[in-house]
Amino acid sequence: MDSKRAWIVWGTGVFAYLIAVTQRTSFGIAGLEATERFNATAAALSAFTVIQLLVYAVLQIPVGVLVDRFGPRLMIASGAALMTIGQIQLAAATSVPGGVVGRVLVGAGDAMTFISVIRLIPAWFPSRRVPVLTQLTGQLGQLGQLISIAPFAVALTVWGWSPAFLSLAALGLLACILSVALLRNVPESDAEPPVLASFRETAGDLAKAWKQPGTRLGMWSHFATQFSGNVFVLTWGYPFLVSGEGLPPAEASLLLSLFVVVGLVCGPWLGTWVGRHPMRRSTMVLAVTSVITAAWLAVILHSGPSPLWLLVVLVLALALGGPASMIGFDFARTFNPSHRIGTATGIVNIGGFCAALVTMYVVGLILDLLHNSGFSGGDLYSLDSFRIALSFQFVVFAIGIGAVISVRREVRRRMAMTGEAVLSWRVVFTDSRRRRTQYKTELREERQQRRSKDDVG
Ligand SMILES: N[C@@H](Cc1c[nH]cn1)C(=O)NCC(=O)O
Repeated sequence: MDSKRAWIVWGTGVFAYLIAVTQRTSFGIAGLEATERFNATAAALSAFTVIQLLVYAVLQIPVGVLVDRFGPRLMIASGAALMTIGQIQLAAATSVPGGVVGRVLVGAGDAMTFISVIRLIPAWFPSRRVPVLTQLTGQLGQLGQLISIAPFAVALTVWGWSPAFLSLAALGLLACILSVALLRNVPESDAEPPVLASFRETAGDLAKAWKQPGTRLGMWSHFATQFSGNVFVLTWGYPFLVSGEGLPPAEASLLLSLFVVVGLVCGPWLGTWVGRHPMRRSTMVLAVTSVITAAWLAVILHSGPSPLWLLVVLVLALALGGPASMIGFDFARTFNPSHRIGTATGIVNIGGFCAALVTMYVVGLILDLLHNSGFSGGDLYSLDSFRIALSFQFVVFAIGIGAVISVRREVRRRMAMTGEAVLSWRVVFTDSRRRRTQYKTELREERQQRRSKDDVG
């Protein structure tokens, strides 16, 4: 545990996830070229992303069950292979159905990656490291978006459609080869002959993971914190900033890149906090969700275009949602036995992606309705239309917050039955002050001992 080998396994897993995020986000960059190549309408184009995410969400539970059964190595390597085939298909496609088949394969391979990588961490590292490494995995993976924004976009302009998508396929192949060569499900010392569960046992495990309120608390936490950032980055953020708020495209792209960077900085901090205050994880989820809701309220209620600083605040708040959503996976891990973590993680991961899918679709629908009714004065992406359409998010925030509070009550009731009480904030603060004082005293004593040794020497 915690050996050089463990770091190699984790690094390979993170690389495979980063490449999966690149494959996931690559099509968003190719919108203009895709319109030309497939001679497609805006609705057909958005179908590419919606179908890809739908496949991703639908496959989460089957993939979670398969990870528990066959282990992460096979799943990560197969996922990378599927994404490679999908991008080759997209590179060759000249019609909308052909392109959609490519994106379906990419969505399926992507679905197999993240929860398998997360499953590797508790097998290879001591539990005190797991929250921070889980956070880091999520955040480092998001760097894959930057590969789409910069080198892939350049390749598309310079080399054209097929070579650019074939280069992504080559990255997928590299991830597949590295996964087969370097990944191991468990350290050799732990390796036990795999016991394959029967279909009945598998179904039983799925039911048990779902019945565990801690799993559902994870799913609703993921639901409440992640969807708004996904909607912003994957679909409506750019048109909202440029057409609605009137930002120059370069500033809008900069804000989208800021989203990735802020997540990267806050992730490890949040992971450490979660490790120190496991009993306050849902409070952090509620706090972050409230901050995102308040930021959207401020932007939507602002009369006329919002000042740049307010949009920066919005992006900072949205960026917090990524690291906070990882708390959902921590719930899955700590409330389920190790042989069921994959299944529980799959359930958690459905939350945010389903909320994002529905919101993306409904926001588009409202924008279309307002346009067709003449409200937007011929401008599909007018600021007033965006204000109304994006307000749908408040319904989703309310559902998420309500569900987290209600399931948390159930979790705490069960914990109380087993004698685990959630300490009051006063006790938590007093205890953390006591531990800080104790730490400082130990540090002072250590320094004094070293000084007196030096004096003797
Ligand atoms: N919570 C995300 C990952 C993340 C971390 N920061 C921003 N996003 C998640 O659910 N990931 C699953 C995946 O497949 O990407």
